[in-house]
Amino acid sequence: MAKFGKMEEGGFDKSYYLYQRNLHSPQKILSSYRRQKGRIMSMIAAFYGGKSILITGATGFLGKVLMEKLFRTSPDLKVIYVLVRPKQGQTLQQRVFQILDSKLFEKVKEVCPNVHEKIRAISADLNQNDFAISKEDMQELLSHTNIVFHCAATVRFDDHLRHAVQLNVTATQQLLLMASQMPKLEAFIHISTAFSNCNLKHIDEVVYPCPVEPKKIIDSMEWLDDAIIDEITPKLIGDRPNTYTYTKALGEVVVQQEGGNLNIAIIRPSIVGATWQEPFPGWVDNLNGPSGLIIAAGKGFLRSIRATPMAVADLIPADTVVNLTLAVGWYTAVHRPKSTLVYHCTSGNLNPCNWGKMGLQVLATFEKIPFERAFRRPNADFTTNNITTHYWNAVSHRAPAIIYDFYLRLTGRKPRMTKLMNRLLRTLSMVEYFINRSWEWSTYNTEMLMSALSPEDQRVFNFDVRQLNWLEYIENYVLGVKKYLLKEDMAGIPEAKQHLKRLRNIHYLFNTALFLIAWRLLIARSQVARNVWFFIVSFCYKFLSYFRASSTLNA
Ligand SMILES: CCCCCCCCCCCCCCCCCCCCCCCCCCCC(=O)SCCNC(=O)CCNC(=O)[C@H](O)C(C)(C)COP(=O)(O)OP(=O)(O)OC[C@H]1O[C@@H](n2cnc3c(N)ncnc32)[C@H](O)[C@@H]1OP(=O)(O)O
Ligand SMILES: NC(=O)C1=CN([C@@H]2O[C@H](COP(=O)(O)OP(=O)(O)OC[C@H]3O[C@@H](n4cnc5c(N)ncnc54)[C@H](OP(=O)(O)O)[C@@H]3O)[C@@H](O)[C@H]2O)C=CC1
Repeated sequence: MAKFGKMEEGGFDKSYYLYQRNLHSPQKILSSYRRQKGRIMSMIAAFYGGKSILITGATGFLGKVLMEKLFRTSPDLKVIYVLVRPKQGQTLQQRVFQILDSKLFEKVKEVCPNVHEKIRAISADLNQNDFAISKEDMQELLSHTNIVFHCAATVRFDDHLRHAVQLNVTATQQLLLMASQMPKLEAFIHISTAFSNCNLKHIDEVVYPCPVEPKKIIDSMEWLDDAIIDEITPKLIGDRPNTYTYTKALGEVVVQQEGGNLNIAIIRPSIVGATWQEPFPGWVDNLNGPSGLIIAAGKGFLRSIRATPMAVADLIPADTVVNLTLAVGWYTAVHRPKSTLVYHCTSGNLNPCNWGKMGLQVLATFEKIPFERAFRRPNADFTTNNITTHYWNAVSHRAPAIIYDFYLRLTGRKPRMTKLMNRLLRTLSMVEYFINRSWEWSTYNTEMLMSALSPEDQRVFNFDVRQLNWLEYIENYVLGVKKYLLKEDMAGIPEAKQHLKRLRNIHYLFNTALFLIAWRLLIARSQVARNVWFFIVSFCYKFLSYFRASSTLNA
């Protein structure tokens, strides 16, 4: 494979053009070249032109942003194959068209009006043998695919090991097998997570071995029953916090061991958050990572969270991950590195933000942009040890839920707050591991790639997280959660503010009533309390008499 000459600054690299010509028909390259001629061109965008791309997990959070960017920047790509399973009574086509018709794809429709024709939904379930793909579809995929982006995974922290292995390890192995039968394949990009080795403090861009070989784990899942798997799970995952991080680590080992002669790269994003810039700021569509907790805090359910304020909050915007992914796809196909390169897509070492700063900014944004119909006023705080966490969970989470459910019962409605609160507390216990520690991820490969891009590619496929302004990003994130997750209208903000004022008054009233009742009970039972009360009342009386007398004299 020819290596290319240094790219002309902001211009069109001739050697790249020649390379493209080897891969595609001359007419197509020529027309693409003509279209680009006369203006600065992104080589990465041009690379994806005319390509057949296979994406797993395209219906997921990251997959959607990836598809959107591909269509928007390379509208002349040939086809995107997406492996989709029917879900919630929707056919594959309905699922895919729903995505294409969403707000996320509004800009795509302008640059690629025939986007519906360029997407091909293939019925597939990654939990099944051969992904339950029909023979004809399989044939088409094998003979046409140029690039594979493997995003599908189970990201649940509490998944049963058998299921997590099936999706995050076995399915990866099967996809690699498929990829090895694709004669036109140029690159296979595997999306992992920066937390796959979260048992280490400093993590390099290398695949770390696992104590038990993935093949052995895959085999054992076939014959062990659930009870035994449950028993051995803690031993297998060792010092990792959950089956997710463990199976993602196994998945990487599989990629490295079974990649054969394929051109492979692994991308490890940290905590993927709402979009930063593209196609617009703040887009998010699921509750994973911080999003669910931002809702819980904004609606007033979440009042305390066990977190270390100074620990690094390694968030990375979804569009940054996608830009890096596309750049890696291009680099891997064109430069064909000799070994499998791992790219860290993290923010901590380049532009760190900590949970304290993030929490404060989230709360500050609620002041400006409150969520509608909050349960209580948003006012969360961090706890740092077990005792205070248990105390505040009891006082600020469980007790209000019980009181509210009692009120719901009294008014003939179905109680639901305790269940919701238990779910929140479960989620909190699962994320605690990640918000009380900091990690150092080296980003040598990612920085190397950044410097290998032309200025135009650095602009169009920007993954330089140093340019991120956290305060602005977090504000847009909260706004995005309100608009795209909660589907709340901005016109409702004045009413939401009114509602919060009412909640504040209720809060004051409730506290005053509680104090008076407690005081009354105390006076009834204790002589000391009665004496104190007598002292306070007589003091107030004297003060008022003095005040009245002096104002009469002045008059
Ligand atoms: C200095 C002083 C400062 C003081 C200021 C203090 C300010 C305080 C805070 C204010 C604001 C807070 C904002 C900051 C929050 C920081 C927290 C950040 C957490 C980050 C954690 C990330 C860890 C990163 C790890 C690696 C990253 C990855 O690689 S993968 C992506 C991450 N994966 C996930 O996030 C998946 C997590 N989810 C699960 O594992 C499961 O869903 C669950 C175990 C949480 C729940 O399982 P369960 O079976 O109970 O429920 P499920 O069937 O899944 O869903 C039921 C209903 O619950 C809804 N749901 C689902 N997920 C969530 C969620 N995360 N949060 C809330 N709700 C959730 C779901 O939609 C279902 O709803 P219904 O359909 O209506 O029933
Ligand atoms: N979100 C994050 O914070 C981070 C994510 N990552 C990684 O990024 C990748 C994408 O994550 P994200 O988009 O957030 O995850 P999502 O949960 O949003 O998406 C998961 C995708 O996998 C698909 N999938 C799951 N099971 C199957 C199956 N049996 N057959 C076919 N498809 C299936 C889902 O399809 P369906 O819609 O049918 O369920 C969905 O498209 C994952 O590999 C994850 O590990 C890494 C770091 C952080």
